[in-house]
Amino acid sequence: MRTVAEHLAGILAEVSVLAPEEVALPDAAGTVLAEPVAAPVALPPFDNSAMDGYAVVAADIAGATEASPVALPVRGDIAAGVAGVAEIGVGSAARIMTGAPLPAGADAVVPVEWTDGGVRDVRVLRAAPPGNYIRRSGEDVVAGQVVADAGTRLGAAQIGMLAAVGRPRVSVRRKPRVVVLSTGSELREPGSELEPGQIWDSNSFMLAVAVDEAGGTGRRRAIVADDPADVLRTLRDLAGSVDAIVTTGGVSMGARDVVKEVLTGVGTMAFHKVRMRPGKPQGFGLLDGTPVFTLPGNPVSAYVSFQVFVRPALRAMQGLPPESLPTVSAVLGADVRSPAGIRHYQRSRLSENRGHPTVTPAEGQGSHQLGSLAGADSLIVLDEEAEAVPAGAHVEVMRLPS
Ligand SMILES: Nc1nc2c(c(=O)[nH]1)N[C@H]1C(S)=C(S)[C@@H](COP(=O)(O)OP(=O)(O)OC[C@H]3O[C@@H](n4cnc5c(N)ncnc54)[C@H](O)[C@@H]3O)O[C@H]1N2
Ligand code: MOO
Repeated sequence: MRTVAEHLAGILAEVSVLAPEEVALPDAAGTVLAEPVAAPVALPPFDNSAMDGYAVVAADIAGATEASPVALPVRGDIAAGVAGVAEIGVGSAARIMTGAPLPAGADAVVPVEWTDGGVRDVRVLRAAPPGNYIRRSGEDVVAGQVVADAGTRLGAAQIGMLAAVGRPRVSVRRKPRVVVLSTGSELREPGSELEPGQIWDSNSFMLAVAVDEAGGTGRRRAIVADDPADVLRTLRDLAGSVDAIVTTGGVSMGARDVVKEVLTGVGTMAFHKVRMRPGKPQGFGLLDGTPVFTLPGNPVSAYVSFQVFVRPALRAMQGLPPESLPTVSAVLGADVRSPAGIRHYQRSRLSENRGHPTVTPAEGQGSHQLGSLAGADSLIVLDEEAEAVPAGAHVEVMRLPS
């Protein structure tokens, strides 16, 4: 038997980071940057107005009040993106719009609300200090500054930043393309009639979404029956054309556990019992260079195995730290028990109790009980040493994606 840490280390030793590819910016969403990106110019590139109003010389309006406004001639308009008044002199103003370049000579902007809104002449009703409502060149990003490092996952804000520094294309590691397939002759497509002994396939639907949640692209493949030749042919056909394959079922001790039967010794495939619950029977290896994760068939075992082993591996393939889901420390809301020597993942729900996270284990902890997983928002992680943990103790809790 292997520990969870040993099995994960074995997997991570075999998976490789994907090669970088250059993609157009819109196609980079959700990928991971493979190069540091620096700003070729400062942002903002020029001093500009933060308000619609008037560019003025602060000293000219130092005495302005509602009772005693200061009148200034307006030299013209400056709109964002349009060449307008380039310069104002002492004793004059220019009407300016938000984002428009500050004219030379001006050192403050008064918003239109502080004036009478005049077009030829403006009466300023309030004084403004030098620098008022001016956005200085470089106060967001200085020229040459790295705005996104290699290893950054590109979400909306990061893609916006790359566009703001003028990048049309970037070098990224793509989302790993993962095919998920369920094995089992008892499985039927949801929507079809069930004969006695049959069930609807849930694992492949569930794990294809888990792949997406982990930053990959999950694609479900039709159910494969427990036929050794079919299973091997299907996997061989897929290997080499995708970044990873995830299967469920057929890896324990049954007379028809065909995944284990046909893959043992193929490529680098190897099967192990791992000291964890749920998720004891595990297989992993490279088939024609493609990582293949053979997870147990019980739905909760498959789900937990995915989060503990597949998610970190998919992250490693993108050049990210090979982490599982984030954890928090929480106060146990009930006594829990765990078998000695086994890492136990218990479905649970987190709540706040006077500002402290509290965690309550779910009723059903059987590895077939998908209902309690679907109702859970977290997994209590009870380490190998834990046996009886009383209510009130602090435990580590893995937050499930929401
Ligand atoms: N004698 C032993 N029996 C079992 C052991 C053991 O050590 N000795 N381990 C148990 C544990 S723990 C697990 S986990 C399961 C894993 O079994 P398999 O990976 O071989 O999976 P199957 O036998 O194919 O299926 C198990 C269970 O899950 C249901 N299933 C499978 N695929 C799906 C799917 N896609 N959607 C929904 N449900 C699925 C299947 O019908 C079975 O009920 O083995 C134990 N046995
Ligand atoms: O490993 Mo099994 O997952 O405990 O039911």
